[in-house]
This record gives sequence, structure tokens and C-alpha cells, in this order.
Amino acid sequence: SPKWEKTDLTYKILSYTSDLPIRKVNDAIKRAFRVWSDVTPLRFRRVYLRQADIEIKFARREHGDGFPFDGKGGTLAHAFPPGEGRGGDAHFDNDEKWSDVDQDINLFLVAAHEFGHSLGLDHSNVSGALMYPTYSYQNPETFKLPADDRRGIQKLYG
Ligand SMILES: CC(C)C[C@H](C(=O)NO)C(=O)N[C@@H](CC(=O)O)C(=O)NCc1ccccc1
Ligand SMILES: [Zn+2]
Repeated sequence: SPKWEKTDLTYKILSYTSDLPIRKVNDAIKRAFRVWSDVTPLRFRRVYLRQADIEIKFARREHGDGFPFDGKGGTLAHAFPPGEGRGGDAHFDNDEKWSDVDQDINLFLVAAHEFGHSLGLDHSNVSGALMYPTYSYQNPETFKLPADDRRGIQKLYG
């Protein structure tokens, strides 16, 4: 499966959700990247003007990549595997109610899952894994990367 051939990766946030203050979105995304940099040699740097490896945006319905979102519920977000251009990019469905506390959809957890895809991970069939196909809330304050996800990412970038 495709992987990045460099460890210093850049990301750029192109748009936001109106559900959360900008600083909370920035922080959730920063913490979601840290989930993966904590267990690999990967480093993530935010850029503001130049093109980035991983471009992040909130969008609804058709948003230019041929994979339209589906309104509230269902698909929450999607991300492209490593590569040039849209490779690595992560899109979040702006028809979801994004949150940083328990009710609604926790942005940190979804972003950590999407960035797993951005780095080359597929879905896991291990229940409880971050890369399991379906979202289930857990307290982000006490979040610890499950062993299956750690194994998966270290197989790619260990
Ligand atoms: C076929 C893809 C495009 C489905 C999409 C996904 O896996 N994105 O990475 C997605 O939004 N999946 C939903 C579940 C679903 O649509 O049935 C989800 O909860 N993804 C986010 C997620 C999953 C597990 C842990 C944390 C977040
Ligand atoms: Zn997924």
C-alpha cells in the first residue's frame, strides 16, 4: 500500500466548520496528527500559504473530488492515501455536527482516523481500533492509540 517517502509532512487547513471556534479546530487537528507522530518518525508542520502534502477542508455534498458527501449522518469524512496532488488530503462533512466534547461527532477522533488513511492505513477489522470502519465515541482526554493501529503504522513507518 502507498506510503510517504519522507517523514517531514506539511498540512494546510483550507476551510472550517461553524460548529466550533477556529482555535478548537486547529487544536483538534494538531492533536490528531500527534497521535501518529508519537509512535513514528513522522513530523507534521502546518503551513499557511504554500501547497501542503495534506490539505484539510470541511465541505458538504459535491466538493470537487467526485466523492460527494451525503448530508448529516452516514459518511462523516474521507481521506486519500499518500501521493501527489490530492493524495493525503482529508475532507470533513460540514453537514455533521462537529464537537470537542462527548455528544455529537468528536472532531479529534474522526481526524485521527482520517489521518490514518492519509498516511496509508486501511480500515482495521479489530473492534476498538481507531481504524475500525465505524465511529464510536471515547473520551479524547484519555485517548490512547490502540495496539492494532500502532502495529499498522509502525509496519509502514516504524
Ligand atoms: C467508505 C468511507 C468513505 C466511509 C467513511 C470513512 O471510513 N472515512 O475514513 C466514514 O465516514 N465512515 C463512517 C462510518 C460509516 O460511514 O459507516 C465513520 O464513522 N468514519 C469515521 C470514523 C470511523 C472510526 C473511528 C473514528 C472515526
Ligand atoms: Zn475510514
